[in-house]
Amino acid sequence: MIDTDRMAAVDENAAALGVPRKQLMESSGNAVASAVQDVAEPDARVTIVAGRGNNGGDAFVATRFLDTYDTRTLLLGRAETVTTGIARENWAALEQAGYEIDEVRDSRNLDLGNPDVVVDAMLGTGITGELREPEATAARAMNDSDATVLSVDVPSGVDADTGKGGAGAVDADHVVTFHDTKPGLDALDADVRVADIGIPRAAERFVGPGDLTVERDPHGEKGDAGRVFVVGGGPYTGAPALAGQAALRAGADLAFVAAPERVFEPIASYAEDLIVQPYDADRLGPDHVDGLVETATDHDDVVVLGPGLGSADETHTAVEEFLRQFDGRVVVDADALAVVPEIETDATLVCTPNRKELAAMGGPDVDDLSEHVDEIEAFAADLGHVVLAKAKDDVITDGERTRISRTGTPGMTVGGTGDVLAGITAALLATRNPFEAASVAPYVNGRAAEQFSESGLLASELLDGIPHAMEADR
Ligand SMILES: NC(=O)C1=CN([C@@H]2O[C@H](COP(=O)(O)OP(=O)(O)OC[C@H]3O[C@@H](n4cnc5c(N)ncnc54)[C@H](O)[C@@H]3O)[C@@H](O)[C@H]2O)[C@H](O)CC1
Ligand SMILES: [K+]
Repeated sequence: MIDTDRMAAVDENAAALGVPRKQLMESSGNAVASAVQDVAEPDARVTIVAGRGNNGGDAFVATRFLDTYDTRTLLLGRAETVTTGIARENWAALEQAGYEIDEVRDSRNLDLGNPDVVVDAMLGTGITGELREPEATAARAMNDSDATVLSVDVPSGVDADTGKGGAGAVDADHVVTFHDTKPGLDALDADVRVADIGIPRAAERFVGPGDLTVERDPHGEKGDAGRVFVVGGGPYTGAPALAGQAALRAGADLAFVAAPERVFEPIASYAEDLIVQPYDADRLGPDHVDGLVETATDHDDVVVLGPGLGSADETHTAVEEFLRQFDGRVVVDADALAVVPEIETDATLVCTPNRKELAAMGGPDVDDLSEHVDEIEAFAADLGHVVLAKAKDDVITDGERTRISRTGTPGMTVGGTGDVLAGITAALLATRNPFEAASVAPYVNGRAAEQFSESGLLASELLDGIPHAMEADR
């Protein structure tokens, strides 16, 4: 099962791996033709009704594979209004090769003929709202005809994610969908087949540019992109400052750092963009927890728990207490990680251990994490939280799904890059689900590093690289 956002991401990842969409369209069209061949007698009349997007493009390709039938292909609209280059190219190929094709410029002139099979390639995943004209008239004609109706990807008018369709949606007998089935096809009273269109497994497995493109709400009010609240510092000062700044660079609206009074000055002096809130102590202890939980809860903050906290007993106890009380979203890093296997929490956690921390938590103790994904996945399933295990190839898993992020440079072994990652993860967690946030963050962090020379990389340099690294088509 795959939803349309993820499908679009995987499609873009495939293109980045060298398998562009036009190639996938060739496979889709071929699969459509095979599905037609399965339901059509050798002398059947086939009418293909194509829309102006890539759903129509799939059908233009299919036309070339249906030479032996009595096939007509109708385009709803003028060829100049076809919305994508690849669909237009496939239409032009039909024109040049002399296929029987027609542009339907006015829905009143639509005539399906008397076909045995109608291919519905009007609209796929690009639909918004109810069918408009001329598609609405064409859908009515298909539903009224005696022909077998075969829909491409999804019956036109039906939302592939929800299965909802307006009254005028196409009532398909058969659906041929691509790569994986879609949530909205489940409840349909149609025969659904899934066609493999040659998307490499790597396009799903490895985080790629397509994963960056999940849209942030463009109308978001200040605050919608999230407040990140870093609970860190004590023995160390740089770590929480890096995490907070990274969160800002990755799109958080505000970043707060709660830190012991003793280290307030240095942390506040690192960056004027950070808001630092001191508590009266040398290090985090149980007394501070109620106040921190209250702040984070009141503001629906995404918390980063761990950077620079140190491993004092009272701090360990405070982290336990924090996770017991808090029920929001938390990125758990560094010394705070050791607490996670010991406690029950209602919070949503993304845990970001390096190799050593993973082993200390009870996960596999291995050098190359990407060779041990099954063990890490099983560990995450046991833990009940998303794990982002950091290494040359980062492994991200929620216990059921696993992805690998391969970006980065050898220079990233320098101190502080993990703190930057924790901040990026928190910012992304404000607008994405935990598994997506944990998958995209190391990809961005690694891409940020790739903009600098490997030798002598500083974690603070990564901060400057983050915004550019988050652009899909840089
Ligand atoms: N990896 C993949 O996802 C692949 C998908 N393929 C096929 O491509 C379509 C999706 O194509 P897209 O161009 O994004 O959208 P559509 O063809 O569905 O439609 C866009 C088109 O429709 C107009 N429109 C939108 N809503 C309405 C409406 N309610 N009424 C009328 N017209 C509407 C809009 O303006 C656009 O012009 C996918 O389903 C697959 O079939 C690839 O071929 C293979 C890879
Ligand atoms: K369709």
